[in-house]
Amino acid sequence: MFLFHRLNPLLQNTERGTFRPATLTCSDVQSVLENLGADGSLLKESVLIGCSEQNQAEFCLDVGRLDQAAVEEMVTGSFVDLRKSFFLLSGAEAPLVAKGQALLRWHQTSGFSSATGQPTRRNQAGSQRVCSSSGIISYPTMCPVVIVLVSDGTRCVLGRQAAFPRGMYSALAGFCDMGESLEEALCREVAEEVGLEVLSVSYSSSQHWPFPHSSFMLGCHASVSPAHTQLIVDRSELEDARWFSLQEVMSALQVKPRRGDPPPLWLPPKHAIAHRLITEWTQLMQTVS
Ligand SMILES: NC(=O)C1=CN([C@@H]2O[C@H](COP(=O)(O)OP(=O)(O)OC[C@H]3O[C@@H](n4cnc5c(N)ncnc54)[C@H](OP(=O)(O)O)[C@@H]3O)[C@@H](O)[C@H]2O)C=CC1
Ligand SMILES: [Mg+2]
Repeated sequence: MFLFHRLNPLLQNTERGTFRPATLTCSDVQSVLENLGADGSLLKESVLIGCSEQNQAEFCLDVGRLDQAAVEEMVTGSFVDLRKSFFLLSGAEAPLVAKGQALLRWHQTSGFSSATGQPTRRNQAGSQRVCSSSGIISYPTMCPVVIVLVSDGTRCVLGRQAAFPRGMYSALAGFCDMGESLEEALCREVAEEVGLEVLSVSYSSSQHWPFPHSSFMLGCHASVSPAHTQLIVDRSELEDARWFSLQEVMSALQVKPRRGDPPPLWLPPKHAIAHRLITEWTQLMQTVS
């Protein structure tokens, strides 16, 4: 079972100095609850998130009602902000942690039916909620977001929002509006955010992303004409957006996250689809040059 405290996952140090999410058995969690004088029925709030390769059911539980420091001491770990966790987790568990947090958040914010205003009850697995008065079933939702790496054939556009960590740039992203196709949303976002006209689009891959409230990220590459590359940056959305050369991007991919002054350019963590798009672009550029 993965534990969260107010939606922050519990991480533990490994012997190799890396981090992994703490995986506790049901009885481990039960003894934590007993030792801290908590009601054992809290366990019933756990949510099914998957099945391991050893055919073990995997659950997550938010123990936000317990004292954070006391839980950390009992299980030898720390509850870490999810965004920070993505820079610390090297293994394949990051998507599972993201899914767990997204489901827990959904339950925490869906206690009342949006149709009737009446309380909702969860099913046993935690995959749906049912309105107590109308029986209407609601399911967790994701908002479609297009994310795109724009290239002019030799360089790519990366942008940063003011809220990003210092020095971090990413691919352009934006929510799809109601009724839009992926391609329409992509062309609109690129035009709005950096003033470029997209000539062609190719789909790469997708991922669930837990921010801001569960996004379904649809990753694409797009090309613009090398004759029309002037950026007009929408400063209300982006603090900055620039063209970066293959060399600059390749160097940034080598940068390891560390404390202190950030390097001039660093990129989203490996688990982020932006990282994948950027890596794919560098591979493509190296094969054509
Ligand atoms: N996994 C990855 O690699 C990356 C993921 N992302 C994710 O993509 C998401 C979208 O990118 P972002 O550039 O912020 O999007 P946008 O460019 O669409 O700008 C965000 C604004 O869009 C409006 N908006 C429209 N629909 C929604 C909705 N369903 N939910 C929230 N806001 C909405 C809001 O404006 P208003 O309040 O004015 O209506 C919001 O402030 C981010 O939340 C980020 O977490 C981004 C980069 C990399
Ligand atoms: Mg955007």
